[in-house]
Amino acid sequence: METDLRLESSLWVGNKRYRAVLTGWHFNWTEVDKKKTISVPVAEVIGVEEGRVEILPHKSVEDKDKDFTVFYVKRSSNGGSSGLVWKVGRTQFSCPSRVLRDQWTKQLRTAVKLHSPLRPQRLLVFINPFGGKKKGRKIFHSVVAPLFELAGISCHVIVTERANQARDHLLKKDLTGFDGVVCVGGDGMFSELLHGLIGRTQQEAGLCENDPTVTLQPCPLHIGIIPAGSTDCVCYATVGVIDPVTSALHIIIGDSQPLDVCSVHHTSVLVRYSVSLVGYGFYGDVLAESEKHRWMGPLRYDYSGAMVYLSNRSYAGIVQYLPADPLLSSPRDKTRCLSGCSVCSRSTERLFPHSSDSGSLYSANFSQFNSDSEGEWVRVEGRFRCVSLTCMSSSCPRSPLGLSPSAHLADGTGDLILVWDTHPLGFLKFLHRHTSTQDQFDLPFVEVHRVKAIRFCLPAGKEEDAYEEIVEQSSGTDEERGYIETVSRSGSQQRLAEGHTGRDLTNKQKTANPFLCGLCCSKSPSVSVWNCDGEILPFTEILCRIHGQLVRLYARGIENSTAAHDCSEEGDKCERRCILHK
Ligand SMILES: CCCCCCCCCCCCC/C=C/[C@@H](O)[C@H](COP(=O)(O)O)NC(=O)CCCCCCCCCCCCCCC
Ligand SMILES: Nc1ncnc2c1ncn2[C@@H]1O[C@H](COP(=O)(O)OP(=O)(O)O)[C@@H](O)[C@H]1O
Ligand SMILES: [Ca+2]
Repeated sequence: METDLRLESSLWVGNKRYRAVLTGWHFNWTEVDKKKTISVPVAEVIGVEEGRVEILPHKSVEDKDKDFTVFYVKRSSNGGSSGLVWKVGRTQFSCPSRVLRDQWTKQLRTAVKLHSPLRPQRLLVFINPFGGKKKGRKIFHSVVAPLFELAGISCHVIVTERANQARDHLLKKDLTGFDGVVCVGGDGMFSELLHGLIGRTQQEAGLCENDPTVTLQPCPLHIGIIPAGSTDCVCYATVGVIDPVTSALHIIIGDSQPLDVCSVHHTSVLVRYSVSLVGYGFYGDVLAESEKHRWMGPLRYDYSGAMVYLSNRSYAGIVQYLPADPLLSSPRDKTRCLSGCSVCSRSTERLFPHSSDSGSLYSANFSQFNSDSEGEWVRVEGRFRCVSLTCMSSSCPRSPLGLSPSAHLADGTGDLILVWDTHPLGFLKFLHRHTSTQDQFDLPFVEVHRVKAIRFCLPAGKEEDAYEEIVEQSSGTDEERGYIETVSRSGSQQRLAEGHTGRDLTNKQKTANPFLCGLCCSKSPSVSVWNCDGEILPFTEILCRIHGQLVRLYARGIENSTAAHDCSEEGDKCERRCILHK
């Protein structure tokens, strides 16, 4: 196959003569009598067009029938982010004959198809016009759509008119013909796609999402994220930069990054899924406070963070966790999960053992949860500043290495971070270390554990106190008190069936919920709320379980200059198992 695709000839770029070679894996061109070669992996070719073509407007500016233009991924300096920014490179070639030109375009297109089989042809795109700085529509139409057009991708675009529209669409509407789903927005929009796709896949597989011991079916459709939100943590942690062009190019070339997902259950009901943060205490309070200041845009988190920090709270709780196998990796091993991560690759083989193609999505039919190799549940009780669980590093522009810098995107585990009650300056030190390379776990009041599952509950007696507190502090009407009773005591099933979680609360309901007006209460509350990827959960007692590689994104993990080596090896010879050769 490789030899069939090989093509070599002289080509001109401008008035200089080049020797061009297509080897199957790479397209290289070297100026005659000079040493410097430009080498583009075929998998990173965006498009090949006859003539001399511009990106915008996407049309041939001169009808030269011996010319062709190649568009490809070009890496540029990262402006301080952890990953690399991708831009569109373009080179116009002239051939000695039209026959040779047709041969080049045909061979290049065939090679591209062969070496990047996951490239989408048709995408379903949801734009949240209100996310982040409200630029979603503009970003899509002016930056992303022209690139998709260049790559021959057709899109069905839906600008959302309400929260949960994207989730409901994915749960109910016909999705035939789509290769992937894209959101233009923030972590909340990504979360809608996540819930829609996971829910739809389990429905079709006849699996019960409420049962935390069930092995869920991985989703067949890939998810693309065009960042246009406030935190953009999922994009930053899987791509390494917040840049719509970079993300669009990862979608175009059909990159594939599996991602662990955490299911959160209350009693015997699924509450939500999370990929970044399930956090009680500080992060829960920051989210609850920030909902009141949505008008501030992304700054609301910094303002609310400062307010909540100054309110100096800690909360009693019981945490139980099921440790992951310590021989595989550790949250303190100072490694980073980068593109082509070997810990994640080994996990793919462990999670999908019957698959000949280690990346197959359809063979996860053994239970990781009930396996006895993981050991026993561990129980701790005390007062915490915060309890956080994250399936990945959760890096974002605010914290470039994230909540847990050595966490892995796709190893089937999460990191549990326990911050015990401490003096305010100690806690500030902990928070501040998130903004630098200093180790936030190297503090006497902080613990971190790599886990498969966790449980959280209030200490005996507090449960009843919490309930009393909710009703007592509520200044609402009987109807509002009824709502609180429903969410805090018995009605989880019914509420969840109706799709009620934090962001769905009406203003009236929010006023009735003392968690959400915590800062205006004189008495410091004894319970916090859970922040689940930016959604407030109306339950304190939860069970979380990590599902290894449940979804796949159009991404490849964070590339740094070494991970993105200029691979000149072919097939199995590539020692670093770069993305081309996995
Ligand atoms: C002193 C500086 C401290 C900086 C601490 C930074 C910690 C950052 C951790 C970020 C974790 C991100 C997890 C992702 C969560 C998102 O899913 C979720 C939803 O995002 P969306 O609105 O885009 O849809 N975002 C969030 O829940 C936001 C959490 C952000 C917390 C930021 C806290 C800032 C704290 C500032 C403290 C300042 C103390 C000042 C003392 C005088
Ligand atoms: N048209 C809409 N009107 C109101 N809310 C919406 C709409 N579309 C999506 N949402 C909701 O807005 C929330 C925030 O969206 P997101 O794109 O994450 O922005 P941000 O990062 O600024 O929070 C999400 O939870 C999503 O469900
Ligand atoms: Ca993980």
